[in-house]
Formats: sequence, structure tokens, C-alpha cells
Amino acid sequence: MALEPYKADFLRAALSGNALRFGTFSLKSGRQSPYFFNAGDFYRADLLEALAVAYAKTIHTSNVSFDVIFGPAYKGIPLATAATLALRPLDPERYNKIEYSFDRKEAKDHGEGGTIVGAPLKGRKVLVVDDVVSAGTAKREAIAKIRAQGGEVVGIVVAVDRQETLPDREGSAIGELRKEFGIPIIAILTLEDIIAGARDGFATEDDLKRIQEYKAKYGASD
Ligand SMILES: O=P(O)(O)OC[C@H]1O[C@H](OP(=O)(O)OP(=O)(O)O)[C@H](O)[C@@H]1O
Ligand SMILES: O=C(O)c1cc(=O)[nH]c(=O)[nH]1
Repeated sequence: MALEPYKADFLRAALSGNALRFGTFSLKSGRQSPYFFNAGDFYRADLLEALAVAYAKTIHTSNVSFDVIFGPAYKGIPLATAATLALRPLDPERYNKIEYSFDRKEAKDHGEGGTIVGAPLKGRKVLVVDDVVSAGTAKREAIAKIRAQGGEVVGIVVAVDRQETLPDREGSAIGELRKEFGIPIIAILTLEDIIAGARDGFATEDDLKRIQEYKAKYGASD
């Protein structure tokens, strides 16, 4: 099946900015992967806009109801602010008053103080926006911080879901988070989408074959 247009646009931007690469890469897990995604590479205005629009369309399509977009420090911060801006034109009535916030890695003891900057979270429905999930540790910490402020986490949106098993486990990190918290965890692109894009000509035959072999070896079904 062909990729939805907003996914294809994102894939195009990711490849043009070298944020998504095909080749051979060592992962934190020690695996050798035929592809690698680095959200930090969307550092140019046109790429940032493409990234923001892709997050916004993914959030809009998910139909998750929320009040605040929360970006965990550090990489989540520009993602939350950019997604907030990019959502508005999609449905100004619905998104005109959505808010954003983020945390500090260290609490500040002067000025406004505290660890949360931006929208207050108490009693609010909070959507977490981040780059990727590896082990899920940073997401668990973000959920605990939001809950400690009285917020309710209603979902998590990331750029790429690699859909692969955790080392020595049956399931994926995203699958485990879904089960643990019972919330939707949505990616702009999944491994399945990357494979669909590769079939549509976004990668060479050889890269496609290597990605399919990787999926056969490490793919998770959750
Ligand atoms: O632990 P996980 O939920 O699987 O996520 C891995 C996270 O770790 C990294 O951020 P890190 O917390 O190192 O902070 P940074 O954004 O400052 O790099 C990375 O940006 C992911 O968001
Ligand atoms: O598993 C990883 O280390 C990893 C994979 C990937 O595609 N991108 C990333 O930032 N880390």
C-alpha cells in the first residue's frame, strides 16, 4: 500500500536532510541496523517546518483529545513548540488555544523556579511529544513528572517507531509502554512505513532487501 501523502512528505524531508540514512549503523542495543534516524538533523528552517507539519498531521489524524503538548528536555522542547505552531492552521478553531510546556533537567531555585516551564499541567490532558523511544526510560520519567504535577498523560507521539524487539525480550519498547500505561503511542513513521517508502522508490533495492532482512530478524509484533 502506498504511503499517505504526509508520511511520504516527511520521508522525503528526512532523507533530504540526512536525518534518515540507509547503510550500516551500530545501535545502542549493539545491533547493526541498515537504517538510522536522527531527529537532531532537522536543524534547517525548511526541514524544521517539514518536521513540525508531520508531527501536527500525526497528532491531528490520531484524534487524541488533549490540552497541552509536553516536550521532555532537551530534544522534546523544540518538537513541542514547533508542533503547537503547526497544529493551528490545520484547524484554527480546535487548536487556537492549545498550550505547550516542557521540563528542565535540573530544578531552578530562583526566578519562577521549579522544573516545568510553560503551561501548568494540573488537571490537564497532556500529550507528550519526543523524538524516539529506545528503552522507554525517558518516557517513564516524563510521565512521572507530569503526573506529579497533577496532569493526565493521554498519549505519546514520536517521529519513528522502529518496531523492533528489545534485546532479550519478545516485545518492543513502545509495545511495553502501551501495555504499562494504556495510552496510544503513535509514530509519524513506523518501520512498516519506511519499508513501504523504500518500495515506492525512496531507497535502493539493496537497502530495501537489507531492511526486510533486519525486520525478519528483529521485528516486533506489538
Ligand atoms: O529513554 P527513552 O524513552 O527510550 O527515550 C530515549 C530518549 O533519550 C534521549 O533523550 P535524553 O533523555 O537522553 O535527553 P536529550 O533529549 O537531552 O538528548 C532521546 O532523545 C530519546 O528521547
Ligand atoms: O537504537 C538506537 O540507538 C537508535 C536508532 C535510531 O534509528 N536512531 C537513534 O537515534 N537511535
